[in-house]
Amino acid sequence: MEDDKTPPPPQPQPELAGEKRKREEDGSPDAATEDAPPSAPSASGEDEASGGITRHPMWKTSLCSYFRRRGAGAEGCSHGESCRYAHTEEELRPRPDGTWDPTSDRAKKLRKVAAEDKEEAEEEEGISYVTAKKKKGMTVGFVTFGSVEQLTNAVQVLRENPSGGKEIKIADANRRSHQKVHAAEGPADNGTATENGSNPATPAGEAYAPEAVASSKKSARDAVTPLAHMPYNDQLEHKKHSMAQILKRLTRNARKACPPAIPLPNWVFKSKEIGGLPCKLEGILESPVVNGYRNKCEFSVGYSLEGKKTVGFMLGNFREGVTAVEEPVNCPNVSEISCKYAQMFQHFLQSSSLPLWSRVDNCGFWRQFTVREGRCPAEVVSQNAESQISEVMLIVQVCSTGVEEAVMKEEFDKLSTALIQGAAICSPPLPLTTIVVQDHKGISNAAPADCPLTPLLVPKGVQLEAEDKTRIHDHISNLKFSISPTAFFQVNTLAAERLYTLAGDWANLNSDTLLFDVVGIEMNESAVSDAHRNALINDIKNCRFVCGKAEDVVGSLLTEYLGPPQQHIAASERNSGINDTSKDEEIINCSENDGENMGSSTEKNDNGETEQPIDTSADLPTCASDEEIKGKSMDRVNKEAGSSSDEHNEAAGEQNCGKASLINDESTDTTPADSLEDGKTCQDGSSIPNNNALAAGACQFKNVVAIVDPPRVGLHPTVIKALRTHPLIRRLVYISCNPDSLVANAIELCTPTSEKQEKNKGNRGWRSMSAAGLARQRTKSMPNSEPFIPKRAMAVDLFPHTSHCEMVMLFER
Ligand SMILES: C[S@@+](CC[C@H](N)C(=O)[O-])C[C@H]1O[C@@H](n2cnc3c(N)ncnc32)[C@H](O)[C@@H]1O
Repeated sequence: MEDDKTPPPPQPQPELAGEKRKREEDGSPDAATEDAPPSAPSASGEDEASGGITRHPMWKTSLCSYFRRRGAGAEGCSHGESCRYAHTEEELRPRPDGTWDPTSDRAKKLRKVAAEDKEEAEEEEGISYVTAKKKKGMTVGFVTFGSVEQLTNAVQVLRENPSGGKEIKIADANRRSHQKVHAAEGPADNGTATENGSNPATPAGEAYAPEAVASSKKSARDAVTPLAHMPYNDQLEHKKHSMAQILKRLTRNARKACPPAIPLPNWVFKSKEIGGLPCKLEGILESPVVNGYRNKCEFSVGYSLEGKKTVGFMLGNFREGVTAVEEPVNCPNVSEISCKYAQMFQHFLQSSSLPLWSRVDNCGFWRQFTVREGRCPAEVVSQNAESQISEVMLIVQVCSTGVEEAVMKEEFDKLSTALIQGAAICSPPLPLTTIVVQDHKGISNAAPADCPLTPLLVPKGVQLEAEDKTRIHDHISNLKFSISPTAFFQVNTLAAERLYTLAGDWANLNSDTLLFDVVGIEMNESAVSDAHRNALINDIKNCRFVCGKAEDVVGSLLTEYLGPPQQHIAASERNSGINDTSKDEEIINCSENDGENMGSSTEKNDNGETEQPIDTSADLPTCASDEEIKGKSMDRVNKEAGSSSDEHNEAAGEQNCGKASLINDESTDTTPADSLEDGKTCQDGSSIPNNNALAAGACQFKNVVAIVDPPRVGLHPTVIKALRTHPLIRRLVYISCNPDSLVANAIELCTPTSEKQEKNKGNRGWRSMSAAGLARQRTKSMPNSEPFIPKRAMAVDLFPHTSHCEMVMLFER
């Protein structure tokens, strides 16, 4: 693309001008007559040689700088009438080449006319646009179009008539970086079927994203399921290999972060025997169903490369400037049912009077279309997962700003008719349980959990409470789950069953343990209310759900159930013969031993690892950013001796109940943290004391197991610290949808700490640090506490055909 700005011609140089004036005043003809055009008219109509003086060819062809500065005249110019520069616009003469001083009104007017002519000419050629920008020296320019038509025409014309014979490459432009993309939805947390989860962007109204001309991916299939070209076994191998590579970072970083005076943990030494892994990676559990497995697809609404209103997946990342949306054709992770509903909605949009949402301009009406499916209990797992889909919830996200109530109602009526009829005429008819409208007026695509929801279609025949009108049901193992529109539910139900069974097994709910209580922490209110309902449906009575941010409540809950960490430290000190010394003194004692001999304040635990006294006095690491402070969901399982193996199953089931119902999109991190409220506490009266008594009696439980299943950002530093510094938590099962954050958290959990912590530096410089680097830094201020030991890891493929993978890891101490 050519630069459309004419570079300003060189301005008269004062020194040079002065010099020439001198020569003119000297009457030296040589210089003044050089290259004089034969017939250049004078501004005044005088002859060039009037008065016997030959004028300079540039005589009065530039405005005097005094005139330019003051605008009105050139009063300050000492040369007066004899000045070779024009003192008024009228006095100005054209240059020998016929052009005018570019700063003059005349030149400006001429430029304007030329631009209009150019625009007209381009329009005649078929190209019109709103703005065209190109930076000097860059081979790339940016063109903004006012409408879909303008864009498509321009592309066509440029392709058919290359500029000056040169082909112009047309590609997506990058958007402004501050325009936040729809929370890059981790596959586990959001259920979008896109790889990156970004959402559509189109200009206001019917206008079309100017940059949506090309994209990084060729098709929705490539964008959403980049591994689909590989046989499933190869995909599993590929994922297992990358999980192993990520796990090795834990060993490397723990080695690096281990304080020089402290011996490296055994597991770091032993890692050499297993290729640098921190523990055995036991394999990868495959998904029982490989195709059409997603029970939730968030379809983007936008324009295709051809400019058609489309419901499907974006071809790339909005941050990278890609906004084109393509139909979910051949995306093997999407069910036929979801595809059909997407098509129906797309068909409806073609004739809708309301515009698509533009993420560029943050306006428009139709924003997103989500299909959630519920399955009936499966006797046998069949590869035809579709046959088990018995309930469907459709969520239409809109932005009602500026749209009249009556217009909206009319559109919604038409839409529900289209969807109901569309479902009915399919063969076999598609299940359709509820249609919900979510009115989201915010800029970000991630709607907050409290966005108003209006049911358009409710299940027939039963008298339902308001909140029951917008639910579907699914099953994991022998448990039934009621799912509300915004609540998280693992998107691959059958693989989730394997995941949670594994987590339950690793929590070691064996014959000498009794699962007596499950506490679930979840910040999303509707997920907590689902959890209560699910406990009720499944007749589970020994669980408690706490609504709040884990980082805000985990400390007090641990104290409530287990007593404060200090109490146990003091007890272990008494047992090991330490007198009533202050923590500081202990630290000094330890440092006096200089790590060689930890003396009486340390002891070997069951695993032969050195236990160290805990100093909880250090400041908590502060949060690096909002991203950083997104916390986690935590289920705690306490155990005591004496259960049967049936109890294990029940225990695993209870975790599932707690976990799968304690669910929501991670984007809900704006929920007020102070909304801590205890859920219903159901105690099994005969064997379980009330909560207060539990706290008092907690010390008798030697093994306390924590199960964590955080969102993609991983655990909040406060939660990591609480888990690490409470000596009664002996086992930690970490379920992760993002192995990178798992490894970062594991560095903090497993790296030995020095007796004396560094003062927390508030994560200075965190922006430029890797997650592992930041974790290493945080270990320096971790209170002196017994580190966890990585024991086993297993990958679980919940997302066939994509590069995402879940991982379960067991830590003990
Ligand atoms: C990966 S999901 C796991 C949910 C549940 N364990 C399950 O399997 O269904 C992560 C959950 O953490 C919740 N969450 C995110 N940040 C949180 C925080 N700071 N405190 C408590 N819960 C949080 C989200 O709402 C989401 O439900």
